[in-house]
Formats: sequence, structure tokens, C-alpha cells
Amino acid sequence: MASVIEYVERGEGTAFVGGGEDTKPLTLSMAELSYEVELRSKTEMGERKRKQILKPGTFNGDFQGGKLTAIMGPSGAGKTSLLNILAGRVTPAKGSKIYLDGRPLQQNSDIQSLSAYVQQDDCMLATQTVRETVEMAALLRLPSGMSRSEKLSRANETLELFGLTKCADTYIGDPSSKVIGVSGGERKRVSIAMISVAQPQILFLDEPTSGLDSFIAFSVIKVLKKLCGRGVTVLTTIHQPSSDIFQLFDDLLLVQSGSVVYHGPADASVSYFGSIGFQCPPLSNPADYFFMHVLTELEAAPSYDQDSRERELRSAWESRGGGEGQRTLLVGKGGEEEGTYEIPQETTRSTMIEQFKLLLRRSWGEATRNPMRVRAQMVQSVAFAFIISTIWWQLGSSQNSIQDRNGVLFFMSANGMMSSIMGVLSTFGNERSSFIRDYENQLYKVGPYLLAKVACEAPFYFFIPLTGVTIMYFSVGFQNVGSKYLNTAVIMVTLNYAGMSMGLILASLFADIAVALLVAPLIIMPLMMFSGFFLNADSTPVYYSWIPWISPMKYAFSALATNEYGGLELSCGPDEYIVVTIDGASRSVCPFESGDVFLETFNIESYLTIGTCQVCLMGMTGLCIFTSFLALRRLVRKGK
Ligand SMILES: Nc1ncnc2c1ncn2[C@@H]1O[C@H](COP(=O)(O)OP(=O)(O)OP(=O)(O)O)[C@@H](O)[C@H]1O
Repeated sequence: MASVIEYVERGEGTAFVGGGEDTKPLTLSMAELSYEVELRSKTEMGERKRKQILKPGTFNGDFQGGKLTAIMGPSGAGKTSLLNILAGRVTPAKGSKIYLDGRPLQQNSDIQSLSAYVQQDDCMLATQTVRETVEMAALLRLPSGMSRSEKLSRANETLELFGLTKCADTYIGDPSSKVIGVSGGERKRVSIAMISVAQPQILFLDEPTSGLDSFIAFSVIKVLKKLCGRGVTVLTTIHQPSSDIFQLFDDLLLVQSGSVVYHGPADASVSYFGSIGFQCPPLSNPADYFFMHVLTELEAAPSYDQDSRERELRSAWESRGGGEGQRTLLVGKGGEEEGTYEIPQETTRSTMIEQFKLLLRRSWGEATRNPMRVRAQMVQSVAFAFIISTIWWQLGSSQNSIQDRNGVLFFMSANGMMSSIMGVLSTFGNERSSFIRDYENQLYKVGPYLLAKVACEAPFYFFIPLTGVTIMYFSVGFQNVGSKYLNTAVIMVTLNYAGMSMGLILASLFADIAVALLVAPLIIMPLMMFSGFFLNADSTPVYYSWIPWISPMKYAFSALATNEYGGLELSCGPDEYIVVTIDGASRSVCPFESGDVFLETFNIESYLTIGTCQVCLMGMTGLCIFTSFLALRRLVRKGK
């Protein structure tokens, strides 16, 4: 039986990567495309300055179906802007038109459904293997009508096509977190493979070879060429490719300062520039020649003017009607067709439940394969318990023990809250960019991702605080009653869940995780101040009276205090009696003979029973998870 690669190289068989079965290659066209942005700086008239990034007049032409088009030009020429517009990620200026097989594009989301975009910086999870990464993409993106084994076999074929079978069981890796993984070229091929497995009809790539040596860059472009053989239309920006790579391009689009100066077959570009006075020397790499001698001047004279070179090349291109072999505009030549193009239905992808299950498995794998984070959280919990235990070892029942008890209860709730918020911020911060990238590639929805994340974290936020609480409870000498220990454990676990969900809101709200880390203390501090430890409820200023109601620490501290002081017998040492005068007679009394007297005296809310506090903490957890869902959705939609 012929191998998949043989199939692809011979151009036989049904399309299994890109295109899909019986799908003809899709031609993308642009007409009168232009793009300008508003700058931050203002004119003398106080209006925002505008910058023309893609100038009107030259962006007309087709990107033919099943062809590999390289978009080249000097830095800042507008290549990425053009790619983003064609990929439907950026909206061009009014009057710009984009067509799919000659039919006007209805909305940006249509092209997003038909295409995939490989960004320059690939964000993948470090402790997933190459095979798992591609399989996950296949399971998530391929139609739910396909069986699991069919999806896995497609993933396998894709690994083979991209030459990734040898490293299939190697981690993706991440040098910054010291996880050793695949090489740079393999990494890039994985990022293209995981997107191609979903059968996009058009593939956009932004600088897929940046940072790779010429041999590895060649292997990456060769893979793109194979995809074209399967009917995928590939558009890629690229910087100074080697001559071997240049020969693989079907078409070339050269941009100079926001204007097209060539768009046509790559092999006709040398003769075109020769005909307008730029003769590429024999044995030279055309790409180097275009860059160094045509688009920019290698040894520029002091009078060299980039704008006049752009005008010269642009008018040469326009006066030749685009030049020999120009990618003529299908729609401009009466090719505009009636009706609309076909869009794959969203419902054909994996269901929400399938997404949740797959993401849960992936998150669990991430957490267990990179145990440093869990170990660090456990060490922090045990170390904190050790410090508390050694400071407040066996409190006893004297009057002095009341202050000590309050201290322990307060630090338990403050630490529970802070460590859970910070824990989520640090872990979620690390993987957020890969989540945003996956979302952009339409692998899954926000809801299943968030629920899988919470479900995966839940056991850690159960066992880690439980370990710390158990150590503290018995070494500090709280009441030796089973039900009271259980109450304390449940309160601390629910507080940790509330903190975790608050951390999720912060991590979802701010695009920059460093900002979230700076904002966190601003939120934690007021919640701590109004937890009931520092300020009696009656002394709370009226304008801050709402804060205690949203403070998980207040509910946790109230519940912990009610649980510990309820039924607690206290005693008075010889020097702990105070003298009071009643009806003119002085008497020595013990201030707090029981914990219940203390609760009553210090107004620790009698209406907030332990059960009420736990319900409030669980309610806050649910509300915060829902809020972080809304914040995450806003974050990914803003980033689009
Ligand atoms: N949103 C924006 N606001 C202001 N300027 C922008 C914006 N987007 C792009 N530009 C500017 O437009 C020009 C073209 O940018 P673009 O990223 O498309 O260039 P490029 O050819 O891809 O460059 P490079 O090869 O360096 O990535 C640059 O000068 C860039 O600074």
C-alpha cells in the first residue's frame, strides 16, 4: 500500500488534509483593497492622525486555488496587514472587496470558517507530546459525525505528512519552563499540522520560517507545497527566502511601502523586473536581489529616497497593466458569480460535552506532568501550617488564648484566600496565550474550557488546603471535636474555591497577567480589612458597608470563629480576672467564661450561621466562575 506521503506527492487519493473530500480549490480575490488606521497622536486641529498602511489602487488580484503565494516586502511594507485583512481578522477601508471563488465575501467570519491562520509565535502546551497536540486538534475540530478512530487515523496521517512521526512522542517543550522538547523546525511543523488537520481550504501563515535555519525553513515550505497539492490555497508572508525556497513558490506578491509592485507567477518575476531595468544577475537568489536592489537600495546614495523608488516601481507595475502574467482579477473580468459560497456548519464540529471531556483530560495531563506547581502549592500550605503551629502551639483555654485564637483564625482565612488567588493567576497566566490561540483557531468554546479548567483544579484546591488545615487544627489545639474539625475543613476548602474563582476573574479580565498581579492586592486588601477581624461590624463606615458582604474572608472568618468559640470553655488564670464595680461593690470577674460570651460581646454575627457562611462562599464561587466566563469571552472577542 502506498504511503500517505507518496499519495500526496503523486497527488492521488482523497483529500485528507486541507480541502476535504471532493472540494475544489478555493480562489481568493481582492479588489480595490486599502487600509488605514487612526494613530494616537493628533493634528494641530485636534483630530486623530491617520496612517495609510495599504494604499488604494494596487491591491487587485487573485490568489489562485491550490497555489502557494509568498507575500514579500521590506519590514513595515504592509505584509502582515494584508494577510490579516484577507484572513478576515482586520476590517479594511470602505470600498475594499474580497471574493471567494468570485462571490463577494458576506462577512469576516465566513473566511474564518473556511480558513486557518498560523501566527508567527506558536503557543502550544509544553507538556503535551506532538502526537497528543495533533490528535487533540483532530478530535476537537473534525466533524462530530466522524468516529474517534477515524479522527485519530487522520491525525496519524497528518503526522506522517508533516514528517513528525519520529518525534511524535516527544514533548512540545518550553525552554523557559525547562521542559525539553522538539526542535524549532519540528515545533513550527506541529503548529501548522494541528491547524491543517482541520481541513482548512485556505491557509494563512505569518512568517512561518522566522528564526529557522535555511534547511529547516525549506522543510517547512515544502510541507506547505504538499498541502497545495491537496487543494489548499496557501498564502504566506516571508522574509528573504533562500533560492531553493523561492523555487517552491507558485506566485509572488511584492509589497513596497503599502503598494503592490508585483503580483504574479514567482518564476516570471525575474523577467518582469529585468524588463523595467532591474536585471537580476545570473546565479543570484531572486529574493535577495528584490530585497537589496529593487525594493531597497543596498548601497544607497545620500539622495536615495524610498518613496520615489516606491513611486517608480508602482507606476511601472500600473503602466504595464500589472505586467506579464499578472494575477488578473477574476471578478474584474466579468468573473463575478451569482449566489454565495458554501460555509461548513459550526454544528459539524465536536460538541460542547466532547470538548469538555477532551480539555479536562488535557488539563489533567498538564497538571500531573508538570508537578512542580502542585508541589510548590503543597509545600507552601505545609510550610504555612508549620509556621502557624510553632507560633501558636496548643493554645489552651486561658483568656490570653482568645487573642491567639483570633490571630490563627484570621491568618488561616487570609492565607486561604491569597494563596488560591495567586495560585490561579500564576498557572492560568502561563497557559492563557495558548488558550487564546486555540480559541482563534476555533478548536473549542470558552464554556467547556473554563469548566474543564475548574474541574481539573478542584481536587488540588481540596487536598492542598485540607492538608494544611489538618496540621494546624490539631497542633494549635482547637476543640477536639470531630464535627468541629470537619466544619473547619469544609470552610477552608470552600474559601479556597471562592479565592480560586476570584483569581479566575482577575486572570480573565486583564490582557496582561502582570497587570492582574498588580491589581490583585488592591482587591484582596479591602476584602481582608472588612473581614471582621480588624473592624467591628458597627464601626464600618456606611459608604464601605457593602464591602463585607462581598468578602469571602468575612464569611470564612465568621464561620471559623462561630465554629471554634461555640461551646468552648474558657478559664481565667490568677492574673486574668478584672475588677468590676456592681451596685457600689467591687468584684473580680472572669471576662469570658466561655467562647459563646466572646462571640456575643464582639458582635460576631449571630445571624451568619456556619451553614449560611458556607452557602455564601459556594454562591460566590459560582458567581465568580460565571463572571470569569463573561470576562474570558470579552477577552477573546477583543483579541480577535
Ligand atoms: N494598528 C496599527 N496602528 C498603527 N500603525 C500600524 C498598525 N498596524 C500596522 N501599522 C504600521 O503599518 C506598517 C505595516 O505594518 P505590517 O505589520 O503590516 O508590516 P510588515 O510588512 O508585516 O512588517 P514586518 O515584516 O516588519 O512584520 C508598519 O509601519 C506598522 O507600524
